[in-house]
Amino acid sequence: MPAYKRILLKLSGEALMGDDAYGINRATIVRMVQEVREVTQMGVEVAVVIGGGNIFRGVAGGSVGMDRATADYMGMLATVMNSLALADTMRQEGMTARVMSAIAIEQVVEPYVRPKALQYLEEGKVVVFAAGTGNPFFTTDTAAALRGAEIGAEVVLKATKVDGVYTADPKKDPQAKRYAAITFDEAISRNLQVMDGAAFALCRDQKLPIKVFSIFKPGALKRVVQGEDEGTLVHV
Ligand SMILES: Nc1ncnc2c1ncn2[C@@H]1O[C@H](COP(=O)(O)OP(=O)(O)O)[C@@H](O)[C@H]1O
Ligand SMILES: O=c1ccn([C@@H]2O[C@H](COP(=O)(O)OP(=O)(O)O)[C@@H](O)[C@H]2O)c(=O)[nH]1
Repeated sequence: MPAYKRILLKLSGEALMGDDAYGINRATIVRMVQEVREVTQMGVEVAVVIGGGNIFRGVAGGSVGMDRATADYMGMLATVMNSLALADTMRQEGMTARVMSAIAIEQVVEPYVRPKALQYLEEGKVVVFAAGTGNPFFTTDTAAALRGAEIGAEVVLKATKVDGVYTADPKKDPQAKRYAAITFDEAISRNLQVMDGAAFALCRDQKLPIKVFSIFKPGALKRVVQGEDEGTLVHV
């Protein structure tokens, strides 16, 4: 039995590179989609927000000295590309997905319209929210928190490069220990930077829990959805 009826899944854009230097690694995206499919087959309604670090990092060199807002719009466009790739891979794997963009690009992707998104979810379609929040100075983590709150998701699942929230950045501090659970206030006061402050604050205010877990660990998503001990739960 799944522990949740509706989830907002945040997938790291950077993780899409797999072992490549940038872009979308085919085997990686297929594996991610197959894991999402397992969860939809359990009857869980799934909305997805995907980052853009895999593409944007590839062009970031050219963005040095660039106006921040312009660079951020490029980042948002990168998430649109990832969203289209993700939805198309879902189609190839026999799922039905719809991409909705926070920025109007009408020939390419339909705009985000909340009631329509809710309808798709009720129909069992996977909804991929593209272009983040549509605003510069934000991240796709904040988009995940925002859309998660809007669609009434029970939890935001952050699938990332680390397998949970640690006492310090585990990539820099080998002594860092993983929390099984932590409150929002504690995570904020300890300045644990696994998600940005805006995303954290929004989830805390809306009492929307976040589960942080590894995107690389096979079966982790399913375990999280089944309510098993996996990753770190951030709660009120
Ligand atoms: N206290 C912490 N616990 C876990 N990860 C942390 C912590 N502090 C910093 N990090 C870093 O946060 C990164 C994950 O966040 P982020 O850059 O938002 O990834 P993405 O958006 O690609 O999923 C990890 O790679 C990790 O190195
Ligand atoms: O609401 C948003 C979401 C994203 N971005 C931009 O898009 C980039 C890609 O998203 P993110 O870094 O969150 O992706 P990930 O780390 O998951 O690869 C960000 O760095 C921002 O520049 C933005 O400006 N507003």
